[in-house]
Amino acid sequence: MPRLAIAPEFPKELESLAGSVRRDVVVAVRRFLQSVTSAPHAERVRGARDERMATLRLADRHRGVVARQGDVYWLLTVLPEAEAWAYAQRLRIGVNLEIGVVEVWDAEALERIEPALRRSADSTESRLLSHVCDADLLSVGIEARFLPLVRLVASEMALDALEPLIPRTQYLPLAALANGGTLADAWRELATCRTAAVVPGPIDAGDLYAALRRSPDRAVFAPDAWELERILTRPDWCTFLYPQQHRLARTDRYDRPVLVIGGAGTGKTLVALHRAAHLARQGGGTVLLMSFSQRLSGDLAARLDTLIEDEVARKRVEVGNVDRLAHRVVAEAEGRQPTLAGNAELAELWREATEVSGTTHGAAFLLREWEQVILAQNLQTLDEYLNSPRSGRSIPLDAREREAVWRTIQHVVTTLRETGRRTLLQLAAEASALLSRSTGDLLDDSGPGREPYRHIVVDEAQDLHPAQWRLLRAAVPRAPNDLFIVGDPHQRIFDTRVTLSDVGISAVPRRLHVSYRLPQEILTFGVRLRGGGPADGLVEGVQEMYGYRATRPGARPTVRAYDSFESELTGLVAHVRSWLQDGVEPGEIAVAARTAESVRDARTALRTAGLAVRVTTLHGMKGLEFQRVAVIGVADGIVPAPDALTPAGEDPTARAHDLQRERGLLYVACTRARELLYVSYSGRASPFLPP
Ligand SMILES: Nc1ncnc2c1ncn2[C@@H]1O[C@H](COP(=O)(O)OP(=O)(O)OP(=O)(O)O)[C@@H](O)[C@H]1O
Repeated sequence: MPRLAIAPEFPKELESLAGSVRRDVVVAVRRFLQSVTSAPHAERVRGARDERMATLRLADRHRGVVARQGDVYWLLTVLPEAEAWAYAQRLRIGVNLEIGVVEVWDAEALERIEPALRRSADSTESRLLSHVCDADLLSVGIEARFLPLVRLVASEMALDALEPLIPRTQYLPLAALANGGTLADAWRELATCRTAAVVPGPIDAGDLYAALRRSPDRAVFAPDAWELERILTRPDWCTFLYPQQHRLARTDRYDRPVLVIGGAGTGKTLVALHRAAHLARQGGGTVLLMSFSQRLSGDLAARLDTLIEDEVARKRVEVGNVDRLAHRVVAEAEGRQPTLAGNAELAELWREATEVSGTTHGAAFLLREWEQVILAQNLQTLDEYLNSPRSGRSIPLDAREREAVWRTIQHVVTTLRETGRRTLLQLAAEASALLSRSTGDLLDDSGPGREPYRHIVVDEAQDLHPAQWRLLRAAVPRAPNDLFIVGDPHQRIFDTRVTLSDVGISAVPRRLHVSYRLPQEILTFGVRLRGGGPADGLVEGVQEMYGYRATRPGARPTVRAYDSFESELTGLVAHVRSWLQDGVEPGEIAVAARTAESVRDARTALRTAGLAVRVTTLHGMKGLEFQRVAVIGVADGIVPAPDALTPAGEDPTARAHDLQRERGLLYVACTRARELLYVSYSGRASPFLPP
């Protein structure tokens, strides 16, 4: 029986074939895998640049292109006959000698570009990589056969021209060296393509099987017909992981919590899903996979159902959100459902409290003080409050003022307690207190209030409050693989700033740099809009967007100005209609606006025009993804929303944080678009829009 690996292009090409051809191809591949009589056999390719290339006749006038070595077959794609032969002739495959992954490149295209490189090299003495000797190039995995070509590279432009033609594992270290980086920098770039250690032992350039197993983004083995069916029919994200994603998700043991930070579309959610699945398959105990809201955790649960087909393993993962967890812990301990205080009720309480205590500070100030100083540090007494830092708060309070503020806040807390109501953050604080009290070993699952999670995986971590982090810390025992956290401080849309080490989670940071969702143009637009600058939270200090990049070019975002909101809506309707006429599915289009009124108006305008697409607030876009996105009403006076900003004179730090949060919100909405982004405004543009 052959050992058959499938490349990610194969299921994609398969999907584009006509139904009857597709069926024949699947049957033929299955026959090939099972080596039954009448199974297709590998046919040599005359004129091939790599003698390991072959084709398989898979259907009428369609052939699969395979690379083979002994009984190992790597099925690269399926194409109409003539194209398949030509494609097979062009390719070469190799094994990266430093990290052992498989490399494939279009040798014919390289032959074609060589004269042009030579001509441009002849016109100058300088060479981009003349400062690096051959031995050093080899030491960062550059193939000996590429050296003559590398020596012809005279400019950055020439290197850019090579980028799509040589394997990424060759390009990345070369680009690092060309940019003045050291060998260590080049090696670091190469190491981003290394996967979790699936094949022990030294690298053997002649061992295609081992190289394919080290390349989960390029090849997945189908040991039997059932697995083959899964590879051919499931979404690609279930099967093929990029090297960094693979390493993060599939490492068997982390001794400390892990924090994965990455920009929009770098695959954080995907890594969280695969991590949860990996832990579930290991079978060490219950996994809690969490996202920020009920809606997002609903999405995660649905995707997990697709990812984990083994019912026993699937049952080991519970999908939830932190509020639900808090609710359950408190409900179990108290024997009844806790009652939450409503927003209107709370606003009234704060108003009443300020009147009673006579403090000069307004309700918004007091609420922030409660949530960001008192609940954030879990302060229980006036004494603790008097002696605690108030980081992030720019208005100083002397001891007398602190006492007054404490009294006012206690008025609210006491009233809530007396009426048996709580806020969500209070609930989280109480739940973590309950768990901490009753824990010893949470795996010993008897006893009230205990959460027997063995692993917790957290998505959208940037918006969790310290009280919620404490709850998560208390809900899982300190043991290897306890907490796996993914987030992006630049996408924070709520007012929480946590350094994980301050809440007892000393996490090892890891980074994802490549956005697989965004084309370069939308990514650049987003980075400029977000300010590109640092964001704090999750880790100590600040996070830069440095090194965040895309893998493909695309269309530049359209920014349109209108005279009035009515004409803006007319423009929106025209745009959405043209997208639908382009053949985009309605579910792949989203429209977002900052205010509920604009959302309502846009919804009405689109509905009246008979266009059924999703319309939501900027907040509602969190964690989602669409082919095309329209963000409307991005005007001065609307984004940032004036009523979401602390008045300038009241608290400058709070205002700066509000502005950053509003920027983050717009950034989140704009980075949901996989293909096209359309932004509009009427009147003056929002100050956040790049000039
Ligand atoms: N291994 C992969 N296979 C297929 N598609 C991938 C892979 N990794 C990333 N992608 C693409 O990138 C998109 C973004 O992935 P994901 O939603 O996990 O990113 P994210 O970092 O959580 O994004 P955000 O923070 O912006 O919500 C996916 O929907 C998919 O289109």
